[in-house]
Amino acid sequence: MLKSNILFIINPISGGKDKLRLPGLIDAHLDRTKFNANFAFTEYVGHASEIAEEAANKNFDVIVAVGGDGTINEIGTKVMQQNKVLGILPFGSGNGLARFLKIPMNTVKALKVINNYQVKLIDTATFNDKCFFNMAGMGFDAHISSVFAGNKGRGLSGYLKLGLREVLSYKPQTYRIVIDGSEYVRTAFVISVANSSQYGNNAHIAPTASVTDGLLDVCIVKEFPMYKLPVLAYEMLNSKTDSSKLVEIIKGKNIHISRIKEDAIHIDGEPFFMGQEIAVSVKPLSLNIITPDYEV
Ligand SMILES: Nc1ncnc2c1ncn2[C@@H]1O[C@H](COP(=O)(O)OP(=O)(O)OP(=O)(O)O)[C@@H](O)[C@H]1O
Repeated sequence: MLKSNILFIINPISGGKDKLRLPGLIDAHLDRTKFNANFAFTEYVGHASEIAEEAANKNFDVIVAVGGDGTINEIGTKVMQQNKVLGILPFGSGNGLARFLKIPMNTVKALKVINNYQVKLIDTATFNDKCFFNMAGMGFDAHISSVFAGNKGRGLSGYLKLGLREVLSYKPQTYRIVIDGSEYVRTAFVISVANSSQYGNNAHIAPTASVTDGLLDVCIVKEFPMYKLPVLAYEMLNSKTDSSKLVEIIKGKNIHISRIKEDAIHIDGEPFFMGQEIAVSVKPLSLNIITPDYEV
C-alpha cells in the first residue's frame, strides 16, 4: 500500500498545554505502515495557515491540526481549498468541533482514530469572506473573545473569570436577521451561527445541529436578566437550549445579519472586526475530515 504523507501542525499555545514532547508521542503511536510523518510548530497567528497552504501544495495528503478550533480554522481553510484531508488532535481550550465529532480528547486514542483513517465529508460555512467549521457569531461571545485575545492566560479558568467580569457590563444589541428570505428583528445577547452543536467544553448552544445536513443553526440568545445566567449554562451543558425560553434557534442555508454598528465578531472562537452587514452561507459537504467509525 502507498503511504500517505501526513503533517502535524502543532500550535504550541493552544489550550495552555506544553507540546514539546508531542512529536515523540505521535511517533510512538502513529501507524508507520500507513503514514510518513512530519511535524511543524506554529510561531504566530496565521502561521498554521501558511504552513498548511505550502504543505497542501506539496505532496502532503493529510494535515492534522494539533490545537483547538482556531487552529482547525486556519488549517481547515487551506485543506478544503486544496481538497486534502484534515485530521484533528484536540489540544484547545474548548475543542468544540473535535468534541462534536467525538474525537477522543486523549492523544493516544485520537491517534488511533487517525490510524483508522475513516474520512468523511462535512459541511463548512462562510462568514463574509472567512470560512468557519464549528461556530461563528457576534454579541457577547465575540466581545469576550476579543477581550480574551488581549489577555495573557489561556485555558478554561481564564475564560470563565473574564466572562463573569464582562457579563455584568455588556449591553445586548438589536439585529435584523434574514434567514432564507424570512425576516426576524431581535434584540440579542448573542447570535451564534452553528455548524456543530457546541462552543466547546460540551456547552451545546445548538443541540440538534448536524455537520452533514446542509444547514446552519442560527441561535439567538435573547436579552435576559443576569440571574438567569445559570439557567442558560444548565441548558447548554445539558443540550436543552432547543426548548429554552432564552434561546431561539432557526435553521437555514443563507443568512444575512444587519447590525447597528461595526463591531467584533468571532470565527471559531477567534476575534475579528467586521462591518454592519454580515452574509453567512453553508457549503454542504465541502471538507474531508478524519472521524471515528461511529456516526456523528
Ligand atoms: N506561536 C503562536 N503564538 C501565538 N499565537 C499563536 C501561535 N500559533 C498559533 N497561534 C494562534 O493561537 C490561536 C488560538 O488557537 P486555538 O483556537 O487552536 O486554541 P484555543 O483558543 O486554546 O482553543 P479553542 O479554540 O478550542 O478554545 C489561533 O488563532 C492561532 O492563530
